[in-house]
Amino acid sequence: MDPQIAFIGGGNMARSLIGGLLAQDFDKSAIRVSEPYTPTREALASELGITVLDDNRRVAAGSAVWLFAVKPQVMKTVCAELRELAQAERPLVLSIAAGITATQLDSWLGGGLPVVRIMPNTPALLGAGANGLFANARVDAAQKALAERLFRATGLCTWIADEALMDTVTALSGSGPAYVFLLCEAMQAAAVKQGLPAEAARDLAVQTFVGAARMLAESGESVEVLRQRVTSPNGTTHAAITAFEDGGLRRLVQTALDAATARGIALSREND
Ligand SMILES: NC(=O)C1=CN([C@@H]2O[C@H](COP(=O)(O)OP(=O)(O)OC[C@H]3O[C@@H](n4cnc5c(N)ncnc54)[C@H](O)[C@@H]3O)[C@@H](O)[C@H]2O)C=CC1
Ligand SMILES: O=C(O)[C@@H]1CCC=N1
Repeated sequence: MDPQIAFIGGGNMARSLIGGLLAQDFDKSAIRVSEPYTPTREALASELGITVLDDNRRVAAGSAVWLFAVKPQVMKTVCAELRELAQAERPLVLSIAAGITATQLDSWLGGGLPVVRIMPNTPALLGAGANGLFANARVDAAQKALAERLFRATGLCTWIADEALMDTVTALSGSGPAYVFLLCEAMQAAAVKQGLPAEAARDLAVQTFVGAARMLAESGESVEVLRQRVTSPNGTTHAAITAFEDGGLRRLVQTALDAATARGIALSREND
């Protein structure tokens, strides 16, 4: 039998995670969601056929697993509302909020609880997600296995031993899809500027990302070797790669990931 899971917050990521669970034949009646925004609540209930209420306490009560999928900015208030119930029921606490630490969650919920912090990403919607997971010392082997089972329904799971690195995971794979979309956007725009029709630019750019990603995942070759194979001596790719390198792409990527990591740390401080 599947454990009862309470989703606190039914926004984009909760929807992707629930979609993944349902695709794996997880029992619908074991999932309940608390969501205050009426259109989101009604859409979730009608499209996924699950119970969605506007009451965090009612949804959480009696659930073995509480999965917090609200924004970091509201997490402390939401935890305060559930503190008494958390101490009475001692659920397994899961959170996908960027920046908010397991120690913060545990203390806001009254202390002494098993907490798993997970950083998913939006490809979870297609079962192609990447999840970094960190467990605090209260989480036992069975709870770890349960957390992993739930998130495996949405994609790959990697355990992170040092919680400080969860902000790096957020900067890499949590935010990462947006970097890929940005590069795709910029490549399309450049091709259109050279005269390619927008539809052809989109089709060719998108398939280039799909094909390249499949090669990364399936070829067994390193990313460097795959890049070198495209790059003929003194050819067109060499000209473009030289422009990227001379323009400081690697330095820029480091700066971008450093900024995302710093923002994760700041989210923790600002919302304490
Ligand atoms: N969007 C992304 O790519 C990723 C987001 N995350 C994290 O996931 C969390 C949720 O993000 P999204 O789903 O993108 O945001 P979202 O805004 O789509 O979802 C949050 C939901 O929480 C609901 N909510 C607001 N106040 C509430 C309350 N007091 N009680 C219960 N529910 C409440 C909102 O109505 C909304 O539907 C965030 O903490 C974010 O850091 C993590 C990884 C990736
Ligand atoms: O931008 C954010 O803060 C969230 C966390 C990772 C992806 N989206």
